[in-house]
Amino acid sequence: MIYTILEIQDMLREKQTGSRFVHTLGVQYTSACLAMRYGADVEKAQMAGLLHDCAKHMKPEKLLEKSRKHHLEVTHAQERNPFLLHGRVGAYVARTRYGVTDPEILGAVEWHTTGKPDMTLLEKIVFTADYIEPSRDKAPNLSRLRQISFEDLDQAVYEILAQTLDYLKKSPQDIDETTEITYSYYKSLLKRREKNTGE
Ligand SMILES: Nc1ncnc2c1ncn2[C@@H]1O[C@H](COP(=O)(O)OP(=O)(O)O)[C@@H](O)[C@H]1O
Repeated sequence: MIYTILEIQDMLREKQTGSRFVHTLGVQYTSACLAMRYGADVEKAQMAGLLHDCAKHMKPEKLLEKSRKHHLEVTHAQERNPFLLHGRVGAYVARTRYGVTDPEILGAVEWHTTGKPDMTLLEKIVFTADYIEPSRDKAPNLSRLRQISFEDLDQAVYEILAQTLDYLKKSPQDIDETTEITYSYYKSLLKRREKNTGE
């Protein structure tokens, strides 16, 4: 790692508005707590949580331009709704600007918005922390979801995906299908698990 967590915090403070920066720190610390609970690397979780929105301040045109320039994949949904690219461009910026080479951290930054099937532990941690961190207050059943996140991470991931898709129902044209695919994946995973353990 070229920079320490404190140094990256200072760099991001310059780029992000007050509430965005509070959210960033919330995701950093919540990722650390989940890492402690599930036995992931706490330092990596903090770094991934801290950097998850490092490209969020970029305008849609800039996200598209950077993606094209650096040959990052752009799906149809992302072309229609370039905000969805902030994870992928974020992973690129984390590598080139903030000197992160660890693929686990980069993956957690890349997939934090849509999730993806069969996420790594760190990816699930940042995906969940983004939704439950202390300054979030819009999602329904947040206190229950926060509790579940510390009891059963796959269940939490599934419920977050379900709530996100339900919220996006009103503007279906904006949905990135990766979230739908991920939702189906975790739904079957939980069903299989239930069958095997009789839970
Ligand atoms: N598959 C999707 N398609 C379109 N929008 C999505 C999708 N998944 C999440 N969103 C929207 O993205 C927003 C959250 O963005 P996210 O990257 O998770 O958080 P942040 O960048 O603020 O930390 C929410 O408004 C949510 O509705």
